Amino acid sequence: MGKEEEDAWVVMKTARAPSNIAVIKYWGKRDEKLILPINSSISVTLDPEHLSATTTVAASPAFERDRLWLNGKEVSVEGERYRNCLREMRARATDVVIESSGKVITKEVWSTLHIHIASENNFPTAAGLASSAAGFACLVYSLAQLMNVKEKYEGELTAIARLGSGSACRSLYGGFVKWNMGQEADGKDSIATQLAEQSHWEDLVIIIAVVSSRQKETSSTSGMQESVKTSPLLKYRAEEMVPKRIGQMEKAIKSMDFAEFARITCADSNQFHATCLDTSPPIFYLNDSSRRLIGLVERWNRHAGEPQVAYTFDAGPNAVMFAKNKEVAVQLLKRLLYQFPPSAEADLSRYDYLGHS
Ligand SMILES: Nc1ncnc2c1ncn2[C@@H]1O[C@H](COP(=O)(O)OP(=O)(O)OP(=O)(O)O)[C@@H](O)[C@H]1O
Ligand SMILES: C[C@@](O)(CCOP(=O)(O)OP(=O)(O)O)CC(=O)O
Repeated sequence: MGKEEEDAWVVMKTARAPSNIAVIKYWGKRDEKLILPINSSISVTLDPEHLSATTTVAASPAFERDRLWLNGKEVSVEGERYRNCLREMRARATDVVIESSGKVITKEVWSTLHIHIASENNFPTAAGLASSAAGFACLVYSLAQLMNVKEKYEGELTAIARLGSGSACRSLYGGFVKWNMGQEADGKDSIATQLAEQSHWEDLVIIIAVVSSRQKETSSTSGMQESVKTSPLLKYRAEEMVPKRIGQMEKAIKSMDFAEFARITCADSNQFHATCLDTSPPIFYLNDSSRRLIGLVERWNRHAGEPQVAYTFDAGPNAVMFAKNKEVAVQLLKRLLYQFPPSAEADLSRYDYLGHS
C-alpha cells in the first residue's frame, strides 16, 4: 500500500455535553496547573437542548497537527489546558477497530495521531454561562468515545475535564453533582460524583434570564486568582462556610427541601459576589438588571412566607433561577415579562424557558 492510501482513513465521533450551574460556588484554586479548588462545590446540570456544547473529534494519519475550531472559527489548541486534556486522553487510548477496513488503531498509533476538534455552543461563549464547563466536558467525553478510553476508577474522566476548566468536571454527570475538592497533591481525588439523577427532583424548574450575552471583562480564571490573593472573606468562606453548606445542601437535595435549597443557593451566590467585591481591585459581575431580579425574588419570597424561587449568578450578570414547581415557574415568567418587557423589535423565541424535568 502506498503512503497516500495508508493515510486515507479518518475516524470520527460526535458528542454533546450540557453546561452546569453551581449552587455552591467554586471560586479559588490551591493549584493553578492541576486546577485544584480551595473548596468543594455542588451544581445542577442543565438541559442539553438549551445550553450545551456539541463536539466532533477526528483522527487521521493525514492530519499534520492538532487543530480546534470553536463556533466555526479556528482557535489555538496550544494552550496548556487543551494540551493537558489531549495528553491525558492519548495516554489512556486503547485499541479501536475501524469497521470498514478492519484496521486496528493501537495505543502506539494513537500516540502519533493528530486530532481535529470542531465544537459549537448553542449559547453565548464566555458570558458567564459556563461555556468552558460544557466545552471541556464535551471534549473529554468525545475523545473517550473516539479513543475507546475506559475509566480505571470512577470519576477518572472528570479529573481530566477538570484540567480543562474546573467547573467542567461537574458537567460529565446529569442531575445534581458534587465536585469533591480532594486532598491529594496530584489531584486524583479531586473528582466529581453524582448526588442524584435529574429525575430525582422532577418539580424543580430552571429559568435562565440572559441579561447580557457580551463577553465578560474579568474571566473566572483571573478573577478567582485575584480573589485568592487579596480577599480575606474568600479564605473565611472556603474554610468555614462552604464545608457546612455542602452538607446542608446535600441534605436539602436528598429530601427535596426547596426552602432550604433556595436559602443556601441565594446565600452562596450572594457570598460569592461579596468575595468579588472584597477583592482588590473589586470585581463587579452583577449589573442593575441582576440586582432588580434579586429584589424581585427576595420580595416575592418574603411575601409568600417561604421561598418560591431561588436565584444564582456566576461570573456575569445573567440570572439562573429555580422555581419550586411549574405553577411558580409560570408565575415567575409573567413577573419577569412585566418587570422586563421585551422591546417591540425583540425576537420572542430568544426568551428561553428551561424545564428541568
Ligand atoms: N465548546 C467548547 N469547546 C472547547 N472549548 C471551549 C468551548 N466553549 C468554551 N471553551 C473554552 O472556554 C473559554 C471560555 O471560558 P470562560 O471561563 O472565560 O467563560 P465561561 O465558561 O462562558 O464563563 P464562566 O465559567 O465564568 O461561567 C473559551 O475561550 C474557550 O477556550
Ligand atoms: C463562578 C463559577 O462559574 C466559576 C467557574 O470557574 P471556571 O471553571 O470557569 O474556572 P477555571 O477552573 O479557571 O476554568 C462558579 C462555579 O461554576 O462553581
